[in-house]
Amino acid sequence: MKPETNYMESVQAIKQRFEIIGNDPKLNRAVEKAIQVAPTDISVLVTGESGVGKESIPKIIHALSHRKHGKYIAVNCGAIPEGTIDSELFGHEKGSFTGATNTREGYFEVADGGTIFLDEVGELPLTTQVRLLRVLENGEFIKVGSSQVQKTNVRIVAATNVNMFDAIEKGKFREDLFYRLSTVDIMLPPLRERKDDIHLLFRKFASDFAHKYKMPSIKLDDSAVEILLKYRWSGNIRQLRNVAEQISVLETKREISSQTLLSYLPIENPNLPSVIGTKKSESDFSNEREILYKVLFDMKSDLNDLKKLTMELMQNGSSKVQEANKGLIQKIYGKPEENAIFEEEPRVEMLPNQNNLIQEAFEDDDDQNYLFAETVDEEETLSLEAKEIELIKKSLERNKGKRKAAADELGISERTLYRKIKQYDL
Ligand SMILES: Nc1ncnc2c1ncn2[C@@H]1O[C@H](COP(=O)(O)OP(=O)(O)OP(=O)(O)O)[C@@H](O)[C@H]1O
Repeated sequence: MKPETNYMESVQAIKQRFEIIGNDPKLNRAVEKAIQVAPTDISVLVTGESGVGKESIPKIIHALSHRKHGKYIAVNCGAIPEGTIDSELFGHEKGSFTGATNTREGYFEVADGGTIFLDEVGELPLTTQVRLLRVLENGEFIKVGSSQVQKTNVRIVAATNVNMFDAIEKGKFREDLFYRLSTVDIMLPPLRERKDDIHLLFRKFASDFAHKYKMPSIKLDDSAVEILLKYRWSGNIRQLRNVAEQISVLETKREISSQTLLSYLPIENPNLPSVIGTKKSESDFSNEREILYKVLFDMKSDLNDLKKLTMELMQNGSSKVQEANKGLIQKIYGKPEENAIFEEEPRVEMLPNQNNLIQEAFEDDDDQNYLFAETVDEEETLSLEAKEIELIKKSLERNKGKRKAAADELGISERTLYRKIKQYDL
């Protein structure tokens, strides 16, 4: 048997063992590299956008290494507050700061003989980077508040979804540490570059959720599959999984049309029709897709109108505003006799993932061009921010302050949630 056949066999077996779905050549290469470096103690840096599945790589490396009986600790560097990260990683002495009532072992002490996965390593403060460099160079560290040097034998696998060269350029990350961490670089491609895997992953998630929620599996019709493949998936596999779960739970019909799928995909480009308009002659969009974009644009503009109306209602009291906005109310809600305005939720309210409203985009036919939402007027940005803050607050409340659970519920990474908490001072 040829050696490459052997490799492919082990790649397939490892993917099965770690429940990694997909057959993209770049994904296979990443898994293959993980298998190759596992028996060594080489430091590995896993790179790729948020949600591409970076967490599987350090697990593979640990499980196939001589450290497999030692501890494996995954640390999300972006989710730990700057003030406590040194203590978490390296431990502290009793009385070294207010609240340090006992001596505590840090992860580097606990994981002696094992592997530490440093996720979002680019988020480490510079002072922590100095300590980490020392561990990498000679296995030495000092607890916070101590002067005693301790030794540890830990393999480090790090991951990042930020461009480390930018971080180095901006003085946020030490160049020497970067090179120590990235002896081998394992890159995971974004989902939109794994076209053949998108539907496969969706089907797997649909079947998992059907099993979990004890209902028949959802199935996309052809037009929905087309949308699935065209979408940009900025949140990658995490976002795809989230969408599959929401549709599985919320839709009563099991055959999913493109319209239904689209209602679960964040659309937030106020300029969408004009961009599409300019691309129309170059692209091979079918009539159906153009109609769908039109529907989406109409929904978006209805949403904007609704926001304005709601704002006025809140500011001026309802009867005056209803009178003054008869036309608009009719446009959004239909004729008065056809419905009861305030009895029914407007359809746009049902759009999921409103927290991601600004950044998502659809992929254009040209692989390199995506239709980004770059210009959003200030009023809209502010109201989106308010919505985002409200969603985050509610989710944190619901999950009793547990960030991981809240991040999962919101369909964002813990690190992103942590950033937003900091950004909005929540
Ligand atoms: N190939 C895959 N097959 C099945 N599920 C996958 C695959 N890749 C990722 N997932 C799932 O997608 C989700 C996100 O993966 P993961 O947390 O590893 O992403 P990440 O790249 O580490 O993201 P972040 O940078 O935000 O931490 C997880 O639920 C994971 O199980």
